[in-house]
Amino acid sequence: MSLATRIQADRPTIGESDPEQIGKHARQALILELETWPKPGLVSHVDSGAHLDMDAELLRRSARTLEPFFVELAKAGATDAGMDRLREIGVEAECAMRSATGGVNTHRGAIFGLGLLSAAAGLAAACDWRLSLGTLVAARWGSEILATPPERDSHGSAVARRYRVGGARAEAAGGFGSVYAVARPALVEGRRLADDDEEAARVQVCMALIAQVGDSNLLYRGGKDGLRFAQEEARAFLADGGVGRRNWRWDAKAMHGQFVARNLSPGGCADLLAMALFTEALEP
Ligand SMILES: CC(C)(COP(=O)(O)OP(=O)(O)OC[C@H]1O[C@@H](n2cnc3c(N)ncnc32)[C@H](O[C@H]2O[C@H](COP(=O)(O)OP(=O)(O)OP(=O)(O)O)[C@@H](O)[C@H]2O)[C@@H]1O)[C@@H](O)C(=O)NCCC(=O)NCCS
Ligand SMILES: Nc1ncnc2[nH]cnc12
Repeated sequence: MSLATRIQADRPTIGESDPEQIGKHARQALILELETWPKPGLVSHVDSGAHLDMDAELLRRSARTLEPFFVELAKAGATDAGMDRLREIGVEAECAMRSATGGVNTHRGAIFGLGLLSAAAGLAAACDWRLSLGTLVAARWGSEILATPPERDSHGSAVARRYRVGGARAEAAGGFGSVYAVARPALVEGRRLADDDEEAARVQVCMALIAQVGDSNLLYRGGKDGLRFAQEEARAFLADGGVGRRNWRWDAKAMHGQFVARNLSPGGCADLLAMALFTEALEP
């Protein structure tokens, strides 16, 4: 028996097989991400951070619009669809998002990441998969993701050329290491530090992600200096005790203000937070 087979045999099957439920979990993860404050530079139910064109209502509308596409992706995954079919649904979802938001890019990264994880959740149920959803994305679609030529005119591709960062595609093809090695442990740690305050735990995750991820939005808006500033601030917050300190919310709010003043927004980290919540809900 191979190591992978032995690991598979020891673990329960992924929790949810109904595509409608998978879609609901994806939308719920986007809503919980939104309802987390203070997230440096990002939109929440409290304010719009460094975004002049987005607010909480717009992100809620976007999440509602996207739910049926996550359902479709879960169904496609269950039939073991290839990347071409997933991309078709993903592009339709991007169009629906833009018409619902008047052209604003609310959730492009989330469509990609949560979309692939939804497809993996559909496939996992169909093939009795017992490792993580991220591992399944990498195993089933990883090489196809990397083989897709980068878009020519997106912010992400401009940043990738200039700074040689992999962005959303590398994250997915690598099995979402930032979700499993950074965000999920930070969620557990955040709950421990903050006596099970769920919103505080989500802030801890956001800070842990900013500290580690090469977020293409930070690079696009702030260049290398912007990314470095964001990472150093997040690391200092965590080193000071994170959400375990009595006045953590005050410090996180001050950091939020500094990101807004510099027009920095870690949109990729917001998406990865949602992916961590989604995978936690589906993986027992
Ligand atoms: C493969 C695509 C994702 C290609 O997109 P792109 O070339 O743009 O590549 P990336 O920049 O790498 O990624 C796109 C979005 O992913 C988020 N992201 C950024 N860094 C990372 C990272 N390290 N890991 C994971 N995810 C990351 C991020 O999305 C969020 O931010 C957006 C909002 O930010 P904002 O600052 O407002 O940005 P703009 O409005 O664009 O500009 P300004 O306001 O500054 O003027 C928002 O989308 C968040 O979700 C990156 O933006 C993919 O798009 C693609 O190929 N799509 C086709 C469909 C498909 O294949 N689907 C597969 C099945 S579902
Ligand atoms: N809360 C948020 N603020 C800004 N951009 C985002 N992209 C996804 N979630 C976001």
